Amino acid sequence: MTDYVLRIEHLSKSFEGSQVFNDVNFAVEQGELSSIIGPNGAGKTTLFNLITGYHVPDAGQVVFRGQNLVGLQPYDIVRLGMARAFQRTNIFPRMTVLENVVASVISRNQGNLDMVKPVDSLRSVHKRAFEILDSVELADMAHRQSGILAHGNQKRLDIAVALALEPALLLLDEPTQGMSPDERWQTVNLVKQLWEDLKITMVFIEHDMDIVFGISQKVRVLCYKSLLAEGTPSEISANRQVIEAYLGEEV
Ligand SMILES: Nc1ncnc2c1ncn2[C@@H]1O[C@H](COP(=O)(O)OP(=O)(O)OP(=O)(O)O)[C@@H](O)[C@H]1O
Repeated sequence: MTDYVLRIEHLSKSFEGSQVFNDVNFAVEQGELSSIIGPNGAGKTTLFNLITGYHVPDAGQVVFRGQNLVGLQPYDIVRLGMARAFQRTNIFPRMTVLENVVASVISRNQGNLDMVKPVDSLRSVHKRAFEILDSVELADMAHRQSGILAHGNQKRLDIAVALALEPALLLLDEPTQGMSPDERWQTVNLVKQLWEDLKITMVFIEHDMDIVFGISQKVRVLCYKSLLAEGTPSEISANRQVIEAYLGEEV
C-alpha cells in the first residue's frame, strides 16, 4: 500500500472574495522529491502557507502523517515534523551562521538541554549544528554574521535551519530564487544530494523548468484555481493542457 506523508483534500481558499483555489486534491508519497509549478499568482506560495498553518483554508483538509493540520499554528506543525525554507529567508541576520543553526537544533530538542551536564549537552548541540552546516557546505562560514552572507549562502542557511528540525517533510519555496545560473545548479545539486542522503520527503516550488524537469520525480501544476495536472517530468512536459496554459511550445 502506498504510504502518503501529506494529503491535500478538497482545499479551497479565497482572499477578499477572490478565489485562489477551488477543491485542490493531491497526495505526496513518503520519500518523494516533487515540485509545484504554475504561473505567477497561481497560488503556489499560498498552498505552502495553507500547509504550514500560516493561512486557514475556507474548506478542505491538510492531512500530515494521518493528522488534519487545519486550525493548528505554524509552530505546532513544525513540532509534528514539517519544516519550510522560505522564498525570503527566515534567518536571524544579527546572529552568526552557527547560532542560527544551534537555535534550530535546540528548538528541535524542545529546549531540553541536559541540565546535569550542560557543557556536554551544548557540545553535542554544536557538533550537530556543524554536521548540518557541513551538509550544506557552510561550515567554514560558521562564525560569520548571517545578515552579511551572500544571498545564495543565506538561502543555504535557511535550508540548514530547516534541516536542523529533522523534518519528515521539507517544503522549499523557490530555493534558487535570485541566484546566478551557476549558483542555482550548485544549490539544486545540493538539495538533491540532501534528499538522497537524508531520505526526507521534499516538495519545492520552482520557476526554472530545467531544474524542475531535471530533479523532480513528480511535478504538480497549479493553474486555473486548481491542480491542472500531475505526473512525471516527461508526462508533464508532453501534457497538451499544461503546454497551452503554462509551458508554451518550446519545452
Ligand atoms: N495574504 C493575502 N491577502 C490577499 N491576497 C493574497 C494573499 N496572499 C496571496 N494573495 C493572492 O493570492 C494569489 C496567489 O498568490 P501566491 O503568492 O500564492 O501565488 P504564486 O503562485 O506563489 O505566485 P509567484 O509565482 O509570483 O510567487 C495572488 O493573486 C495573490 O495576490
